[in-house]
Amino acid sequence: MKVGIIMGSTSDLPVMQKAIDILEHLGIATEVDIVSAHRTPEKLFDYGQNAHTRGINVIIAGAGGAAHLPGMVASLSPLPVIGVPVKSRNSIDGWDSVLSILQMPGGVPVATVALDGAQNAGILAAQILGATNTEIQDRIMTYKEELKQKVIDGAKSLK
Ligand SMILES: Nc1c(C(=O)O)ncn1[C@@H]1O[C@H](COP(=O)(O)O)[C@@H](O)[C@H]1O
Repeated sequence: MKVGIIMGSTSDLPVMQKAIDILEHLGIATEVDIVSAHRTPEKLFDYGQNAHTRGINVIIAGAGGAAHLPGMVASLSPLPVIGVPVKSRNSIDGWDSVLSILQMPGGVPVATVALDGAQNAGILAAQILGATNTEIQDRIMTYKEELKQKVIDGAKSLK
């Protein structure tokens, strides 16, 4: 089982690294690449049409500004696509990225996470894989326990 992580530019990597890190923490293999609907359209078509034939089960696509990448990949691929709106340098407070990923036309869904929400995109991808894999599901339960423990420990430190 593998998660494909793509982004429109290397400048998105500091944000998208959070998806890579959490999936590594959960023991899930990733394949990371730079693909741009605008700048490398042929590569986008190849990626969208073939990712599922290479053992990829879920795609996480991050992009900023006029973020067409997640939607275009979703239009070409039978795999679930999770979109990460990236607040890139020239963005209009990130709203441009959010709306261009969120507001997909009917029939072509992209599961959109929060602005720069790459960590949640990684967790959601793991949960999709976990729906049919109890080993991955167990790791997600452990992760949730870790989250709970951090809150409990934080509250104890106030006393
Ligand atoms: N939104 C897209 C797409 C696309 O959607 O195909 N390709 C690049 N980009 C975005 O342009 C921003 C600026 O890119 P540069 O930093 O390379 O100028 C990045 O956030 C990238 O995701």
